[in-house]
Formats: sequence, C-alpha cells, structure tokens
Amino acid sequence: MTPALAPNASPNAGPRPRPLLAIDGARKAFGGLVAVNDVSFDVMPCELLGLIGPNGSGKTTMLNLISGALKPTAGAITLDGKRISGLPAHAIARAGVARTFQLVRVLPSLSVEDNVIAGAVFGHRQSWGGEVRDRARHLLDRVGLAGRGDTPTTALTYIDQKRLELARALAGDPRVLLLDEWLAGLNPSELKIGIELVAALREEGRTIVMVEHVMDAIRSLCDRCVVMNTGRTIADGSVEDVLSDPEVVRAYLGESDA
Ligand SMILES: Nc1ncnc2c1ncn2[C@@H]1O[C@H](COP(=O)(O)OP(=O)(O)OP(=O)(O)O)[C@@H](O)[C@H]1O
Repeated sequence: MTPALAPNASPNAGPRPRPLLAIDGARKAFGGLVAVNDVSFDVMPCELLGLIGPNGSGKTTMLNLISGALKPTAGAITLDGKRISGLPAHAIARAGVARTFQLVRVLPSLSVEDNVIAGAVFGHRQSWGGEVRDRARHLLDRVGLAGRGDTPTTALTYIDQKRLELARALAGDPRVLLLDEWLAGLNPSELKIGIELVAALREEGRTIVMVEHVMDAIRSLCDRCVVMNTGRTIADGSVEDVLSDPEVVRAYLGESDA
C-alpha cells in the first residue's frame, strides 16, 4: 500500500511512512470526569514512545482505550490504518496490540509457561503445540525466568510476575506493545536489566508505547515523548525538547529536574 504523504512534505522529501498506531481526538469521560480529553498522537513503526505525566493525568486510561479495556467516548484509534477503537479487547489483541498492566495480572490457576502460552493462543500471531512451547521457553529465558516454566504463578515474586507479563505480551508477536509502568518497583540492578531488555526489544524493531515515571528509562530508551496533564496533551516531541519544556517542568518534573 502506498503511504500517504504528510501535508507539509516537500516534493523531494519522499513519502513519510504511515503511523502504525494513530490516536485521533480520543476522549474518555467517567461521568463528569474527563480522564482523556481530545488526545491525538501518532506512533511510527519501530518507534519507542514514552507517555508521561503526573499521577492521574490519564496515561493508563489512554492505554486502556488503545487496548480496548475501555471504549472511547469520542475519537478514533487506528492500527495500520484500520480502526480498532470500538472493537472488543480480544479482537484488538488479535489485531496486534499487547500490553502489560500497572497492577500485574497473571492467570493464577496456570503455570508460568501456560501463562505465556495463553498469550500466544490469544495474540496476534497464533502458534500451537511444540512451536508454542519452544517460543514460551525462549521468551521466559529472555525475560529472566529460564527454567521456571512449571512454577505456579502464585510462587512468583511481584517482579517475576512482571517479567512473566512481558513474556506473555510478547508471545503473540504483537505489532504494538503497551508497557504500563513495567519498570516501576525494580531495585537499581533489576532496573538496569529491565532497561536493557526494553532496549533490546526496541533494537529488534518493536513498536512500543511506554507509560513510565522512571525518568532515567525515558531518557535512555525513548525516541519521542508525549506528555499528558489533566487528560490533555501538553507536549509531544523529542525527549530532550519535551523534558526542557517549561510547561512540562512546571506540571510534572518540578524545578529540581529542570
Ligand atoms: N474506571 C474509572 N472510573 C472513574 N474514574 C476513573 C477510572 N479510571 C480512571 N479514572 C480517573 O481518571 C483519571 C486518570 O486516571 P489514570 O489512571 O488514567 O491516570 P494515570 O496518568 O495513569 O495516573 P498514574 O500515573 O497515577 O497511574 C484519574 O482522575 C482517575 O481517578
């Protein structure tokens, strides 16, 4: 398919690739509270986008709108040009959006390996039998849970449950990966490993939207940042530009981070 030309593209600049994920005027109201208020941004293929902002600014709600856990009150969300907003969450997962949760959600009655297999069965690229078992073991190895496949999930520490959630999200080979504070709660050595793991996902060309408060991770990992405050986007640009934007400093970072 021919990518659309950006409106301001010069004739010699060549076609700009089409966003893989496009958020267009997304809005979510909970009664009188507008948690996401006319938010628009694009995520390009292979981009790692940081979605940051103060507590309660609407970041998790935005991820819920993308993944289909919530339906937008208004606006449209498209994946590779096809509208996904309004579809049920399982259909959006099949289309290629996978996520981790801020408060980890593993399937407690299944083993570690079967949790990952569930991700493959319900994900974008389905696999079965020996292939899916091999893939699950490879992913468990990758996230630091090698040899733990038979462990009941109830025996995992919180951090290991987070690792498991990432392996499960990757199992279906998603087109877009949503990470909701995946690095929160890690100690300094775990954080270093976690940042390296996300960097490796980026290197292999994954498209990632990362909600994160760990600013070292945002600085070292992200291509671009969108900043939300009270449901609205207040900045969208390179990490360097966004983090030195006076409005972002005022609303989120505080004077000491400026
Ligand atoms: N299901 C819900 N029902 C009612 N209000 C909600 C619901 N989910 C979120 N909210 C409200 O919407 C606003 C945005 O919440 P959200 O969790 O999206 O913020 P956030 O930026 O992810 O915050 P944090 O960084 O603390 O996780 C908050 O005021 C929150 O209380």
